[in-house]
Amino acid sequence: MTSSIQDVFTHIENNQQLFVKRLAEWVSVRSVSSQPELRGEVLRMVQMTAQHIERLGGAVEMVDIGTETLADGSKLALPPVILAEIGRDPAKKTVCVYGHLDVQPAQLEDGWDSDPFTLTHRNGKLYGRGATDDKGPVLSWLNCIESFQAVSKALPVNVKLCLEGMEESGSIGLGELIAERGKSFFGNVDCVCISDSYWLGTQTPCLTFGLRGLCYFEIEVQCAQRDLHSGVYGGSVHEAMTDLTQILASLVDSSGRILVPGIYKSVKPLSEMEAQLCANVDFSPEEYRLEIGATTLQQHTKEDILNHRWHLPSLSIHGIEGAFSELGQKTVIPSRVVGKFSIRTVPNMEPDEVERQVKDYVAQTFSELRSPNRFRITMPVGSQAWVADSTHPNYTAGRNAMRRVFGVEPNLIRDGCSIPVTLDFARHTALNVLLLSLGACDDGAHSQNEKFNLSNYMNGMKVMASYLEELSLVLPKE
Ligand SMILES: Cn1cncc1C[C@H](N)C(=O)O
Ligand code: BAL
Ligand SMILES: [Zn+2]
Ligand SMILES: [Zn+2]
Repeated sequence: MTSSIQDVFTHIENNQQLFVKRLAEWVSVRSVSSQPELRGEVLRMVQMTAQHIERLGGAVEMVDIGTETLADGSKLALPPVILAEIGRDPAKKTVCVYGHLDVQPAQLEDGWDSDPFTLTHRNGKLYGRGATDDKGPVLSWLNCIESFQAVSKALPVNVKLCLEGMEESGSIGLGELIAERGKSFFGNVDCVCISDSYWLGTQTPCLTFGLRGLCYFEIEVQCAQRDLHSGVYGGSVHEAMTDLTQILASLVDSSGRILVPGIYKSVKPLSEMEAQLCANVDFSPEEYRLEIGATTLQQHTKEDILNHRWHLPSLSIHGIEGAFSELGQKTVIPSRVVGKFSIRTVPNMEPDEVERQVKDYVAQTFSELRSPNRFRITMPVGSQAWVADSTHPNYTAGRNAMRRVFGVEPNLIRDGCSIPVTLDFARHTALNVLLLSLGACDDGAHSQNEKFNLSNYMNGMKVMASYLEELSLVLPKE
């Protein structure tokens, strides 16, 4: 008797402990791509994943994508990209699953309740850096495939995997690889699925069809050759921090309006359909405010909040490299500081135009300070927004899978975060990309106490299994 999808579901349910143990092992790897000293850990995470795929019978290629040049001019090897395939049946359709194995930085002192790299199960939530972004979802794909194999049910479609270790650093090198393999590895792919996004709330599942882009800026100011005693030298030096804080303060006002001249001129006007979407989705401004612990939000209606998160640019100031930020009272004038901020871009904004507008404005602001200090601004990462065709059968398969597992109609939403590879697929292939969102809105990706609900982890694997089966049914036959 052939096994059914229900047998796959049952296997998933029966192996919860094993799947949680595996996630703990993945979370324990400090694969932080933005910290050069942890590059070896990113490599280890990629190698661990490749071996896991091979144990599933997958054919794995570890593609060398070269090196990156660090701020000091030194070169650092980029982690290889995994291109793998499980199933090569020419009679079946093929889906490519993308995910990332690197994570954002984290340390207990940031305010975590437990070690960020020790998966901690509390009240049905699995706490750890990367649990939801994106190790949990990537591991879910592998557990899902294993569950088909365990009940001797053939995969309904062939599965290819494209897994990288630099997404949290802008996916350096991945775009070139997709361009190079667009007709070979990706040539027989019918659609793409990415699970690296979150629901609008904690109950209603979502499919995501649009993201904002990201332009990341670094402003360097230097006032001396070494840090200086603020008592001995204060009052006689044009301090770098004074220049930098005035520049940062000139970028955005307290209402969140970006002050860079012309930054809004290319923003696409809100369409009636987009306004309707904001009105129709299941989203509670009050739950959102409480969940993030904000006293008040900058907007007050559901429509206005979502419009600002999805369809309008935002500017966030992230930090100052070289500035003192430890406990205690260090009384030093930092000789060199680097201010870091980013602009989330939306449709019709072009990164090149944003770069020009920001650099012109910041240079003008700096010149008005009449400062003798050394000044430099760079934009290491720049990407546009991304919007998919949500009428594609790929979205039908995702919708059917969500409905089957959760018993409710998923919401179709956009998100304000950025996943560079979506643009690479749009630029170099004609493939439809579905964001099969598995995380809940309160997962805290990039934040302290990032978590992945055990129920989202387990149900997510069932959604993936069902999605693979739905794809085999809805993708048009040749
Ligand atoms: C750093 N970066 C550049 N593009 C995307 C990222 C990281 C992450 N996906 C974000 O939305 O913030
Ligand atoms: N998870 C959404 C894109 C990123 O932050 O990795
Ligand atoms: Zn992610
Ligand atoms: Zn992330």
